[in-house]
Amino acid sequence: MTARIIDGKAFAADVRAQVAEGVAQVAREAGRKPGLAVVLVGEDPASAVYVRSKGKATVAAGMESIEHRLPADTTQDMLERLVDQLNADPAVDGILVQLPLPGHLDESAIITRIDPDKDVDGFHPVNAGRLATGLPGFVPCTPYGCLLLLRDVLGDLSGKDAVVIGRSNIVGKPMAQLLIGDSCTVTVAHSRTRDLPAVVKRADIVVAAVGRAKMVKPDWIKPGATLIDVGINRTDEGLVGDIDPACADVAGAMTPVPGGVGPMTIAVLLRNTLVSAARREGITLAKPI
Ligand SMILES: Nc1nc(=O)c2c([nH]1)NC[C@@H]1CN(c3ccc(C(=O)N[C@@H](CCC(=O)O)C(=O)O)cc3)C=[N+]21
Repeated sequence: MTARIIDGKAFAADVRAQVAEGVAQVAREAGRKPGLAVVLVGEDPASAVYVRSKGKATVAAGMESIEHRLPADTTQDMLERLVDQLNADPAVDGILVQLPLPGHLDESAIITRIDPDKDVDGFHPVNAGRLATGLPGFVPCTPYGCLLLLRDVLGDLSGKDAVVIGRSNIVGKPMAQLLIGDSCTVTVAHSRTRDLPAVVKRADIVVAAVGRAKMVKPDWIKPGATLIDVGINRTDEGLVGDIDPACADVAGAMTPVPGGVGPMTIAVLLRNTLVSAARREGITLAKPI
């Protein structure tokens, strides 16, 4: 078998076009554009690239992009004051503090300081709790983007065996919650999992989010399985995912790197910002995304 390569870039463009329609509705009915504030501390070049592409996509969707670039020696107090100011600013519907923060800053304290109803990253413990208990709230962008791709490829996910490799708060855990919500049988594998190849072999759906280049091998894959690659590893060969591309000989469908999950992350960020603006303005979107 040779896998269908899932075009995340095209799917994300479609989501962004739908977001732009919703943005136009909010602008008409509320008389203002949704606003996304992005905070970048320090000079990490990879982070600067992401922040720039987020800003561009935000403006292209018709929203206001508010960028705050702070020096690497910014103190906890200064950053918390900026978060307070953005929480209080009525023009700001979404706040994203780019992670990782420089080592001297307390990431958890910053995330917890963001108003949960402006937390478009879905990283605040209140939003993690809402997701875990089935309450409405913001869902982390990367796992939600993966879920949209899976539904598009497979339709109803009910009863599928899903294996999530990785247990991080930003991908693995929320991904598992979302798959449970769609009635999958979910296994979360991690560095202490015994016989990972055998665990993966059972899966109809594999989501790899570990940050180890080409770790998932073709002989681990159940023929026809759907593979979602969240990994972005910079190697001598360029950008490489967590799934060996040779898995395409066995899988039914898989996402490429780049052009798979990454573009979906940004599309969902814009979607979450639109949803926040609509909620804050008491607007019901004509076409929910
Ligand atoms: N508070 C916060 N929220 C985030 O959502 C967040 C963050 N911090 N810190 C960094 C990670 C990383 N991230 C990506 C977004 C888009 C692509 C993306 O669009 N990638 C393209 C191109 C990759 C490239 O060429 O570098 C692709 O996969 O095709 C990748 C990675 C969001 N992150």
